[in-house]
Amino acid sequence: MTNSFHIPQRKAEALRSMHRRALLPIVHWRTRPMSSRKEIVLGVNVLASGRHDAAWKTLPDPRTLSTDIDRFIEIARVAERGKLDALFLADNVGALGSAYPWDEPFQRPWRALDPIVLHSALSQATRHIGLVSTTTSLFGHPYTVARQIASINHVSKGRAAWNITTSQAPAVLRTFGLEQGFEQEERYRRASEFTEIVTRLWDSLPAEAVVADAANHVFVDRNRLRPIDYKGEHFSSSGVLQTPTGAQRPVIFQAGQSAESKAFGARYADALFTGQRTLESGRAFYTDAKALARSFGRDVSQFLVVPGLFPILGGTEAEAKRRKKDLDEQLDTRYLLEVLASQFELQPADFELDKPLPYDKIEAAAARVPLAARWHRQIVIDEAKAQGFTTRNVLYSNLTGGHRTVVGTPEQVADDILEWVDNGAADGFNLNIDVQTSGLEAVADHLVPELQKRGRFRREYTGTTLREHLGLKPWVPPGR
Ligand SMILES: Cc1cc2nc3c(=O)[nH]c(=O)nc-3n(C[C@H](O)[C@H](O)[C@H](O)COP(=O)(O)O)c2cc1C
Repeated sequence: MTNSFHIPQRKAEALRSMHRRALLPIVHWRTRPMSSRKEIVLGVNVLASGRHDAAWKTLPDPRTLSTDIDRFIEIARVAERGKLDALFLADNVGALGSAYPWDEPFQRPWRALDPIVLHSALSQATRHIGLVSTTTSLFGHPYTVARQIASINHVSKGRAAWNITTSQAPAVLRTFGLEQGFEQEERYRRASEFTEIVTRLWDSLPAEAVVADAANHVFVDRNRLRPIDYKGEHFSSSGVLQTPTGAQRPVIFQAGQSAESKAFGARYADALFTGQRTLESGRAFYTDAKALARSFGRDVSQFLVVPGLFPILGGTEAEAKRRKKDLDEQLDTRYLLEVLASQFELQPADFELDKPLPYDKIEAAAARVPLAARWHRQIVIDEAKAQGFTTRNVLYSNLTGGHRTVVGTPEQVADDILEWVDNGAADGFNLNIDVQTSGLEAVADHLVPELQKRGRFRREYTGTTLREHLGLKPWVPPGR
């Protein structure tokens, strides 16, 4: 395949050495007084090269990164050194069958490995950190997911979580042999049935049913099983999961943005992974999500909201800005414009780089934007308007790539994080790392200590399960 990102060898070398020289050492740390406020949640959204789309251009031998287990182990160990709550593996099913040339695998190391298989390996290379695996709740059969997640929960000794997604991008649908997706309400009804089956199956083989009673020749006591008998419109299942739940049920994350997604997550999830980019929208989402959880009779302290965040760190603000600029210079403006145009169902020619977004054309094309992509479209519009961005500003502010970017010193990024947490917009963040592993090292060795100094992040893991790291109460199975 022709690679529009080809960078001459000399430039690549120069970049690598820039990385070694200027990006890696982070200096000039300052201290701040400690606070006694509550501890926050910090996960890391794992991508082999890093979140910045040009990260791979600064790394040696990027071709094999997507499948390099040693690389993932290295990342996991740095994250654990930083005492982070969890490694988060997103997924992008069918991406190589996408018709869009700008889809992830065509422009950067992509999510090639199955999250559950990869986490199984990582569970043996780490001891504490949580392992969040993303799988769909729309396709396949819930029994398979229930078993896989319950299995990895055993293999990792209680560190597993299932991140529920409801993505139905065209490539995903084609992969699963479907011509078209589900309307929003039906989509979440389907996801609810899927989740009901998974969670009921998790409770179907309680630990106490495994009696191993040699005198009476009984291993599993049938009378203590809780077989399910679920008949839904989309999914059905009867019987018992062959994997016991063990001491603790896996944690449930859910990733989404819409009102339906929020209601679904407030019902089923322990934590929501979201993508708000302004404090105001973050607060609105947080308040709504917690109110919904309360309306389902839940204790909202047991229900977390964790937006994504993309910090770019430097020892000084100027250093952080330079780090971003050096990386941004390796991006392809044409490509970014194609991505942006596609998000609005427009053509690159509809945009002028140094003018505001073409809001009239964007509005006229609104109905053509697929349902599942509308939340992101709205985020781009809202932020571009609020910040007075030109098209070029939008392209280089990671708006096309998703999560909110903060560029600065650990102290500034810590301020930003705590501003959100203390203003009721987040319980913590899922961090996107610009370049692996230097960006994650900056988090572990400088951002985390800054948060620790303020009394807002653990100094050591105090529990062994992900549930404990997140401050979630032990799961009590029904009937106990
Ligand atoms: C923060 C965030 C992370 C997501 N991660 C994934 C992912 O890893 N894989 C996936 O297929 N979909 C992912 N999604 C897509 C959602 O599951 C869902 O399809 C999308 O948000 C559109 O649905 P909604 O409008 O109801 O929120 C993510 C969404 C959000 C907001």
